[in-house]
Amino acid sequence: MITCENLVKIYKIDDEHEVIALQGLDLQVNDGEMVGIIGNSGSGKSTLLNMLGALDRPSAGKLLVDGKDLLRISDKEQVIYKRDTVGFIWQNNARNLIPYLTAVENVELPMMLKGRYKRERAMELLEMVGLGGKIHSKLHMLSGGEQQRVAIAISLVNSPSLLLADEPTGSVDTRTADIILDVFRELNQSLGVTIVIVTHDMQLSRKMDRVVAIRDGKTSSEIIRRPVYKQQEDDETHNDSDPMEEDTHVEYAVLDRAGRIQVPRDYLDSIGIKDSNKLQVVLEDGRIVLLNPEGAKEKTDT
Ligand SMILES: Nc1ncnc2c1ncn2[C@@H]1O[C@H](COP(=O)(O)OP(=O)(O)OP(=O)(O)O)[C@@H](O)[C@H]1O
Repeated sequence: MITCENLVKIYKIDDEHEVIALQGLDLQVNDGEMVGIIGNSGSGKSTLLNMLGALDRPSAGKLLVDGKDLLRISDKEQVIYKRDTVGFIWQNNARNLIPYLTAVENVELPMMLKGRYKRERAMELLEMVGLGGKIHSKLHMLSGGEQQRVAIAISLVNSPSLLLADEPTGSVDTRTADIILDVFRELNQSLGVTIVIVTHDMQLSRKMDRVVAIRDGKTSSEIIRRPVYKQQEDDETHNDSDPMEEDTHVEYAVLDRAGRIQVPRDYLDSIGIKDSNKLQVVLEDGRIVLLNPEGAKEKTDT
């Protein structure tokens, strides 16, 4: 579904300043996958989502989504892509909804604007997100989580093959966040829609099969759920503890096409690499070992 290779996005601030938000990012997402994107503030998560949604154009690299080349696509094709291929969910989606209309009227509104209005379809979408019992409730009577589910129903109006969600649980409590993630998971399984969710909340990664971590505009690691825990998740027998403590997922460093990896800062700190930019790389019994050249030198001297 998504192939990003060496993707670069540079924002020009003025004649002298620019920000490199994506610095050669690689990412592969298969059809029907539900993938989380995590990373610190400023790491490039939203920029990546904007590129995937064709809200902005990448500066260089390769970006294919659903067979479309988003670097070369014409303006007209871009409009069609945004309308038919992707659905968006933002953190504060409810702000774009109309409080004095009912849930179903809110879903009908974008359909009317597109001239494809059908009440049954709006009701069906609300049922899909678990709001079948509240279709005639006025929006302002619904909780934040329920309003977010109306927004998810709206994102499905054009039957997109890709859903992009930027911090969709950012303004709700943990329990509601869990329910919203379950809605995404159900849509992913029942419709086969590919979902990419940006979050800074590691807890939510428990709900994903794969989480990609971005650091400084590059993919740094991937966290993949162990198959045994996937079964538990499906059986809903999981609890709410920290996914990493529970050891439900394994973290892999990502190797780019030039053989580069990002070594976590705390690993470097633990072997005393501070301001130095050098590591000794040793092949030892089929393992690649990274050593502090200072420590390694002392070892060989003694
Ligand atoms: N339109 C823009 N113009 C200039 N710089 C931008 C623009 N959008 C993002 N940036 C810069 O690009 C970098 C990546 O920003 P981005 O919003 O993608 O990060 P993020 O990981 O989503 O952060 P957060 O979690 O805080 O939302 C940051 O340094 C940011 O300041």
